[in-house]
Amino acid sequence: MASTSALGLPKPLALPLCQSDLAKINAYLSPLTPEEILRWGIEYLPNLYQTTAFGLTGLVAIDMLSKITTSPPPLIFLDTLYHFQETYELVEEVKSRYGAPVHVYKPEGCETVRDFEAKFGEKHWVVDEANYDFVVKVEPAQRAYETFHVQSIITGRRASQGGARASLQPLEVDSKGLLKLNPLFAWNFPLVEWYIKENNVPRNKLLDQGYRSVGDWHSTSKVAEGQDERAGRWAGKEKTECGLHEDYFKMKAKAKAQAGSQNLLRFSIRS
Ligand SMILES: Nc1ncnc2c1ncn2[C@@H]1O[C@H](COP(=O)(O)OS(=O)(=O)O)[C@@H](OP(=O)(O)O)[C@H]1O
Repeated sequence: MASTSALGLPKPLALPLCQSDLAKINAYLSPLTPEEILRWGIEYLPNLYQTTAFGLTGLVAIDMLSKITTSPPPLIFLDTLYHFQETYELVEEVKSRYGAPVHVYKPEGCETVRDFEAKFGEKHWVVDEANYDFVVKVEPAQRAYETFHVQSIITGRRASQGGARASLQPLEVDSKGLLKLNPLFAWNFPLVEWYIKENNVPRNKLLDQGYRSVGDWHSTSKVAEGQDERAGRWAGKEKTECGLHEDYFKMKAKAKAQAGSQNLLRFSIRS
């Protein structure tokens, strides 16, 4: 197998990455194991962080990284303020088990749900879903990336999760030029579960109660045996993504447009 150094790429990669280099890199990374992809990421990706909600896939990457390097990429956790208590407990467990620094980013100007509701009102996810996604995930992520001059991240997405992820590649470049490495892009749910058990990796206690993918408590439900692993996320809705991995500029425009129409609606109700 050719090595990436044979592709003539500098270490770390020079940005912006052109489409032909991206295609070459993905052809190189595609047959590799997650550990090999992570090793490559550590060597080649500039200012690398791991963005994680401590889902099973991200936890596998955290565990693998702890065995590959003594200085794993720092973690970024976007605290929407609406995570389950079990998720917050898992964050603490991961911190003490792996000792990795976790940078927690919350909606701007909000420390607590009370602050959030004072700013956006109750059930903002019902009133204005696009704006909710923007203020709890998209904006805090950008703030974190700008603060630390992040140029590359590791994500916990997999192609087998389907939907927009079905054609996921090992490496992507987003609309802001951020490099996204998806080391487990080719793994399926049973393989991820197997790794977690085999390596005694800490996991969300909700997984023992019938949950398979865990996000905010108000949009996450249990799934029945045989159902898709993400069927419990925004169940009954067409929505399958929180916006974090969508085009930043489109998400910002959508949040503004929807906020505008909500204001109009409120205005027409009042008048
Ligand atoms: N809150 C938060 N903080 C930091 N990073 C996050 C967050 N939500 C999603 N992610 C990143 O997206 C990966 C997939 O998450 P999910 O499958 O839960 O879907 S979704 O993004 O919420 O739609 C997820 O993978 P994991 O590391 O397995 O959690 C992360 O890389």
